[in-house]
Amino acid sequence: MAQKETNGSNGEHTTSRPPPTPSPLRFSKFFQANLRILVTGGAGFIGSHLVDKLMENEKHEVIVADNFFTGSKDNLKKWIGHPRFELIRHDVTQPLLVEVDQIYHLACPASPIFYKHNPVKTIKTNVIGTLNMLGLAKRVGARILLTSTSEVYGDPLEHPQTEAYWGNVNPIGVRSCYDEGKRVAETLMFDYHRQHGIEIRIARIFNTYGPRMNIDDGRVVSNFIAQAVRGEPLTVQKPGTQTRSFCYVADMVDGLIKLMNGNNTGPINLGNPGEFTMLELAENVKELINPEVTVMMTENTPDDPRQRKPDITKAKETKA
Ligand SMILES: NC(=O)c1ccc[n+]([C@@H]2O[C@H](COP(=O)([O-])OP(=O)(O)OC[C@H]3O[C@@H](n4cnc5c(N)ncnc54)[C@H](O)[C@@H]3O)[C@@H](O)[C@H]2O)c1
Ligand SMILES: O=c1ccn([C@@H]2O[C@H](COP(=O)(O)OP(=O)(O)O[C@H]3OC[C@@H](O)[C@H](O)[C@H]3O)[C@@H](O)[C@H]2O)c(=O)[nH]1
Repeated sequence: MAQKETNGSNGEHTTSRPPPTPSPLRFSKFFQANLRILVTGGAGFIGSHLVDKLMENEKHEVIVADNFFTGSKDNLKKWIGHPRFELIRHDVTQPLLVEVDQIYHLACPASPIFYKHNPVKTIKTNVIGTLNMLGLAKRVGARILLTSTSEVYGDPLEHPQTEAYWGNVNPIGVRSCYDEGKRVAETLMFDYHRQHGIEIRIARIFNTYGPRMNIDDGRVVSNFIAQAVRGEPLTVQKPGTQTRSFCYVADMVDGLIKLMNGNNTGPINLGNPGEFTMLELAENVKELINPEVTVMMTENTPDDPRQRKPDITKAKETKA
């Protein structure tokens, strides 16, 4: 069969086979909504904001599958019992049988202290979980979006990071279950796309913050704010000159929905290029919340990336 060709290693619009036709069950008499959307990890921080936005559209029916490892039903309480909403306790390392048109595949612990807690489970979630969701996408002819991460660039030697950069990742370090796991997940996405014609989208998400981050989940924004509110020292991990670029969650959700509904497979960087050192961030939080608190330098963890800033040229050019 004649196929559209790839235009390079980033795979924009790559297709080697036509996409499978949607499952006939999709059109059953029980089907009410125009689009039935599965959100894995939808009880988590970004996932629950994504669900809020998707539910605003009355033509959407939303199914969340989550094992509640880092997420919570509380994040979705306003939708529980809604006729267009369904919440399933499900671990993505097990196959899932549902009839859907789109899959936002977010399920994976994101905070380093949680993804390092059970690294074997984290890599299973990334690899087996993504395989299962791709299997589902193939069976029902759904489009699938993976939330990959800036961590695929590792401790980057190019700055800012473009999608063309292949990264500098330690394959055997304590972060590998997450960053190598996401790299394999991206590989699986492209292999299913080329081999089976699955419609894929890959977002490489940079550090995101906002309401519903777990207060004690270890990420720097929630840590500093919680510490400032409690009047405790702000724990800046050494050397403090490492940088991150922080994006507000509502902007991230807009980006994810645009990517899903646009024509570009990605990978696409999603984030805010405003870059801070962790010392600068601590000073900002101190100034805004509690000028009395002190800043305390603490030991860092292995392989902490020294710099991170997205080049978002591609995201800006992408038409929704
Ligand atoms: N927040 C960020 O800054 C950031 C940055 C880059 C990438 N991401 C990616 O975005 C996604 C969401 O991140 P988040 O910040 O909302 O994290 P989160 O930890 O708040 O949410 C993850 C959700 O996935 C669920 N989950 C974990 N393992 C699961 C499994 N095996 N089966 C089913 N559900 C499972 C959790 O219970 C939780 O509800 C993740 O894929 C993460 O890798 C986030
Ligand atoms: O209390 C703290 C916590 C963290 N930090 C520093 O703040 C920086 C950011 O750390 P975070 O734990 O918030 O997040 P990281 O950037 O390491 O990983 C993050 O980015 C990519 C995503 O995929 C992950 O989900 C996310 O956790 C690191 O340099 C860390 O050393 C502190 O200085 N103090």
